[in-house]
Amino acid sequence: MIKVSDLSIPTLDDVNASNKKILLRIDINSPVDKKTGKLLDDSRIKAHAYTVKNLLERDNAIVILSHQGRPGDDDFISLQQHAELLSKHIGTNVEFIEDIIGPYAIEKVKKIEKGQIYLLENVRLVSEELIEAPPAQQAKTFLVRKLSPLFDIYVNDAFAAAHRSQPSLVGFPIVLPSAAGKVMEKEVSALAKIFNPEDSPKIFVLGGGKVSDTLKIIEHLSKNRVADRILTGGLVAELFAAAKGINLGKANMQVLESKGLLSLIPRARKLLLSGAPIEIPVDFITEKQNGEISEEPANNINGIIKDIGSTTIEIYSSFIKEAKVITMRGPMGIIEDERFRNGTKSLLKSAFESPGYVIIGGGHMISMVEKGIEINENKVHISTGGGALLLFLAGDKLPALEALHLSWVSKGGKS
Ligand SMILES: Nc1ncnc2c1ncn2[C@@H]1O[C@H](COP(=O)(O)OP(=O)(O)O)[C@@H](O)[C@H]1O
Ligand SMILES: O=C(OP(=O)(O)O)[C@H](O)COP(=O)(O)O
Repeated sequence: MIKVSDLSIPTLDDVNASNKKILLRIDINSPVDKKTGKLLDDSRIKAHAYTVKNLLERDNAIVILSHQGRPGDDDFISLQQHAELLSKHIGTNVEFIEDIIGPYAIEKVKKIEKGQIYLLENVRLVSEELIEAPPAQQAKTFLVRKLSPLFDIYVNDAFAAAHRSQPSLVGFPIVLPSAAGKVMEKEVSALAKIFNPEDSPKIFVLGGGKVSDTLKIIEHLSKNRVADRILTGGLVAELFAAAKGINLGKANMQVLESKGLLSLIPRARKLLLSGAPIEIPVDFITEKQNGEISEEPANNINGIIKDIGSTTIEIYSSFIKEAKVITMRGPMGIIEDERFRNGTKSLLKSAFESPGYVIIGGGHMISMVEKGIEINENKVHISTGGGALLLFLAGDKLPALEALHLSWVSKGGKS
């Protein structure tokens, strides 16, 4: 059992997850090369392999659910590659089932035997999965009603998606005995322990492209007075620069407009005017139409912004070196292109060299932690979560954790 504020979260030992038919929700949503469609990183796949191996050792039959990307985005692809990588990291075959709630998947699941592992297709192909709603409502979806009768136990290991109140994350605990998987257990236990409200200054380095999510997170961090300073990068920085009235140039404003982000400017401006401790870059690395790459000051931008500049790196690094806790999520630049990784790499280096405790989160961000780099576990926590990590640290109750608590209490467990 894990206690998180007033929630009691059951673990595998609390539901006797042995010799059963297990439905396992993991989050192996990974960075994808936009040109080739190939996975760029398998950190999350490797992390969840540990939970699958643990369930295998308990003589279970395991059917895995996960998502990849969002419909309409370049990284919304099949989970076929993920099955191959899971097989590699687990050391046994994970059979990819190119179906989710159709007759083929149902028949295969009915026949599964202990020791066998299936990975169903990208769960976001089921339209219901894109709708967020309370657990009781999600329990009535086709996804939950079609799959739940086939299983004994539901295990939620998807910490990185725990902030989504979607059917595959909050619906099953209403109808099945449920528990947190090993990744979920480790993340929640570790973060609850290391994130001491007294530790200060706490610095958040927030970049990436999920601007709407990150704006909500910054509103929560600011309201709960969790962050002493918020250093922005990526598209998040561009939103706040525009909100501050900086002229980013027509091309960059068109980028923000094409992603539907201009409507967020008033909320960003309100945060700035409220005195939220938000820093924006003073210079950027840009690329012009003719392919010329240059470093430009924020008040004289001519190219398309691709990364943060050297003066910003210097200033941000000085703040990082003074911090007691540094939390980093979302890259500073378009890291799929190796020419625009310097900002992210430089700030990661500053964080690892600083005396503070470092928490790294987000699928793209953890892919930037150099493979083989010596991580001092006493001062670095590599989280599988990004948005989920930040909302948890901001003091939010994550819907997936609340659903597990509900499942435990409703089946007579002591809260
Ligand atoms: N200046 C920028 N302009 C456009 N996209 C950016 C920029 N900086 C970063 N990105 C994009 O942000 C994406 C990662 O964002 P996000 O998913 O929020 O990070 P994480 O997976 O670490 O949580 C990457 O695909 C990257 O190309
Ligand atoms: O990658 C994820 O979040 P992250 O980008 O905050 O790390 C999770 O898989 C959630 O994905 P979503 O933000 O498309 O729901």
